[in-house]
Amino acid sequence: MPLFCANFAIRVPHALIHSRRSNFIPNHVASSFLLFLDSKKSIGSSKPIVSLSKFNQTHLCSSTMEDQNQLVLTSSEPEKYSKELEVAVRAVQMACLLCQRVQDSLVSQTNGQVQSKDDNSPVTIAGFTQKMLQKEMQQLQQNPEIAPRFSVFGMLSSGQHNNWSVQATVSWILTEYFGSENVSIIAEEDVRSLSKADSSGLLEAVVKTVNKCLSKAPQFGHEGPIKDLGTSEVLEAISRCNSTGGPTGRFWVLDPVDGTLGFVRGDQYAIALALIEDGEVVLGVLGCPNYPMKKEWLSYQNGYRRIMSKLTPPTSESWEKGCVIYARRGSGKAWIQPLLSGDKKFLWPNSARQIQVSSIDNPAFATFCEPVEKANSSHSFTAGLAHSVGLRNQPLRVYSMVKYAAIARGHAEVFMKFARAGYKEKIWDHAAGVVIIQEAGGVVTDAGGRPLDFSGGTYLEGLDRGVIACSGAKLHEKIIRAVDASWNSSSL
Ligand SMILES: Nc1ncnc2c1ncn2[C@@H]1O[C@H](COP(=O)(O)OS(=O)(=O)O)[C@@H](OP(=O)(O)O)[C@H]1O
Ligand SMILES: [Mg+2]
Repeated sequence: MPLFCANFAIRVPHALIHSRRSNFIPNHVASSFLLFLDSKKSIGSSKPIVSLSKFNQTHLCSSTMEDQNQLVLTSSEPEKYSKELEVAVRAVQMACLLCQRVQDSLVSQTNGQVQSKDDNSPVTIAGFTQKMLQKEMQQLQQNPEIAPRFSVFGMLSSGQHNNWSVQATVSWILTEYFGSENVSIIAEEDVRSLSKADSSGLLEAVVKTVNKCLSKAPQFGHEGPIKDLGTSEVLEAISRCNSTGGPTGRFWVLDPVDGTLGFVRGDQYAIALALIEDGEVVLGVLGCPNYPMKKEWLSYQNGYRRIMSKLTPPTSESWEKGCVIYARRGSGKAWIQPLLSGDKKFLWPNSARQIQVSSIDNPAFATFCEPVEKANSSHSFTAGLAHSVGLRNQPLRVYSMVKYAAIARGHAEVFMKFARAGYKEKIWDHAAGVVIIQEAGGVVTDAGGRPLDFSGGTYLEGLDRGVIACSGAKLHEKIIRAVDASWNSSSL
């Protein structure tokens, strides 16, 4: 008898499996009772492989017949949100693939050069600031057909095209799996400008990218659309992300590409998906397609990192670059898995291994992360804090929620962010990262030591001064005290 089901376990007849496959048993009923135990993997391990999803219906049948794996009916509930987590991870894996393709073509096309339309002088991508990007993105969103001032051989529209494509893909997958009546999503991208009649060129490109990505769905264990999605279906998938969040109910939070500047620069960015229930983040998934295989490379610029990775052959093909990190609230565990490579098939949990925050609690050996752009967080204030608590290492400046990933993986100990007065942090820029760090053993609060509040709609309402994430309570306490001591004399 499987170790997992100590109470009572009954072998499920093949007929039942076939009923589920033919949808005679409603998904939610079958999901509550069917546990598929891969006996080879689960015996001797405390974590049985629990596979409940529509993704695995085919796999479930074939494994049953070919491998004689044990299938059991059990009275115990499956772990809460395990189905949602699995679907979310698969969706983020697919989104990573999509982004990698777009970024690769973007980087090879631009070759690091941005052409300024004002005077035709070349601007390097590295010289293209967050402010310029936001201004140009805004213009592009308002009217995608007007060529932006900085023509980057499509750099900006590629960034925007990519954001919309990821949002459409993830929204389509979640809705397909859970049903539109059960899926509510709050996400960064607005569909209005894309649906304007005059943006048909961009819309066509988005539809093409989404279909290309969804055609790979079977590789990820999911049934893709029977035929390619049309423009109206893609627009619908994007516009469905119209939740406003709030204190009650369940909604997904999606940042299709966090760190768009990093993305267009060929550098770090993240795809962030979280599920919030009654104001609490219950699961988080972070796709980090460019997370380097060596942690030291996180601090290198992308061009250098690319050269290094070409010169250093990877030890394992599948762990070469990029990862998906995820956690479920209350599990006390956070996981990392490699991105799917080549034609491999995604089999949950895809070689996932557990990660933990760093055990370093002496500031002298700790590293702190912060935004690359000083417009996003005061570098001078954090430098003062670092000095006063004795953090001696150079700050690790990395785009996007990859900073949260770095703490959860134990590659850095502290993340500090102090935005200018008046800036309101958005929930999609933090939700997934917060739960992952907490489950990996870390602490995340505002600068007043209070938990971040995800119940107030789009923004982290009531955030006290800034965000502080640490690998442990000792470092956290020191930083909170240092903020209090220096806040009044700061210009923030
Ligand atoms: N203070 C402030 N002002 C304006 N915009 C801000 C600020 N802080 C964060 N952001 C938005 O958050 C995303 C990236 O932020 P990061 O904190 O990772 O900064 S950085 O990319 O490392 O510089 C990025 O959003 P997206 O890339 O659109 O997801 C930024 O637009
Ligand atoms: Mg963001």
